[in-house]
Amino acid sequence: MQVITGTREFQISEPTVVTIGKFDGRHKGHQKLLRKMQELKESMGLRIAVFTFDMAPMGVVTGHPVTVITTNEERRRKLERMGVDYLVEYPFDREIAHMDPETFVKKILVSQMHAKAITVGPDCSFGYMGAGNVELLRILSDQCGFEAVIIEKEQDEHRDISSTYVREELTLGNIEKANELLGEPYTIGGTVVHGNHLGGPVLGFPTVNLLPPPEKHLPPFGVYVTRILIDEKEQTVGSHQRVFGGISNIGRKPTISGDNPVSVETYIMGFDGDLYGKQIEVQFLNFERPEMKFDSLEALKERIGKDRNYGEMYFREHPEFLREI
Ligand SMILES: Cc1cc2nc3c(=O)[nH]c(=O)nc-3n(C[C@H](O)[C@H](O)[C@H](O)COP(=O)(O)O)c2cc1C
Ligand SMILES: Nc1ncnc2c1ncn2[C@@H]1O[C@H](COP(=O)(O)OP(=O)(O)OP(=O)(O)O)[C@@H](O)[C@H]1O
Repeated sequence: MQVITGTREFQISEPTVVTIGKFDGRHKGHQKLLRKMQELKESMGLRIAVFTFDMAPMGVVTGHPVTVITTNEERRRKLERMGVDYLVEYPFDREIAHMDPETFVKKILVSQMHAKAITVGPDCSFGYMGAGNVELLRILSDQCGFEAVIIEKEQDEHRDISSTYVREELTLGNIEKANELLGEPYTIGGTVVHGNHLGGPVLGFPTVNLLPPPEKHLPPFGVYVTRILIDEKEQTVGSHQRVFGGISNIGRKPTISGDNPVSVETYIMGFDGDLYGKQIEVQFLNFERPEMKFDSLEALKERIGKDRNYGEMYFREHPEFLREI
């Protein structure tokens, strides 16, 4: 996948099927849309191109903080895995926010992205004040020589699946529901960093620490059963991911004094090795309990022992989560 980022000046030379949107989380609705694009890729001989905005600066421009299910980097990985050939992360600024919808389609989608088909959901909006809609796309499709392909929205219990819906369920702590809407587990990925080095030596539970970026939309602080994917580069057969069961705490570790940053601390079951500086993904499967302030490290240690038992029981009941993927 070619990522075109941080620039307005680009040109895709191959003819494409294009879609537009935020694709935060790459939920089941997005997956349906991307599958349709794969069909069009094959039947019309096109490449798949996604137009989206660089998410991080959106909060700066709109003036209120925006949290996301997937960071730019996580979204890239997920779109690449679904066969996207070109990903345009267009800089979000006043100029693009004020562009009229017709100019947006003609200049960016048709000229720069070489769109021969444009695939969107029926509520898609684009251009200044979101004034562009599927009606305009249909009109422009004749003038500009592209096919407008509108797909029905994927629903869950009579509600359209959307990133907003997923974020709501995450905020409520309904991790299983969020995962159902996402079509895969909610994930926090990142590079393993050093913590206070209390986990192994003092508590008897070595942990790996991730620091989610401030824009990452988090479920409530607490302890979750997780599945950990560890990138393994193999010299001859490319890279693959090892799968482990785990038990993770999201929060600020109130038992440990000091102004601790929000972290994701994971005890990986059956893993013994050094992961500092390595890329891992922590996938959230089940909520166990809220994060608590304990009177002593001894009490915390005892509780983490119970958390581990809870995790082990969960994986005995759901062995499918430990299969290699
Ligand atoms: C399964 C699990 C549950 C945890 N629960 C809590 C908790 O309820 N309260 C808390 O203050 N810290 C909790 N922690 C975080 C520990 O305080 C932290 O892992 C420990 O201090 C080691 O941190 P370090 O890696 O920075 O040394 C939990 C950690 C794990 C792995
Ligand atoms: N449930 C769905 N089924 C099919 N297509 C969808 C679905 N949800 C969104 N899409 C389409 O995917 C594209 C990207 O949508 P986008 O990510 O911008 O919005 P969203 O998922 O509806 O989230 P939000 O809550 O932010 O509006 C759009 O064309 C949209 O119509």
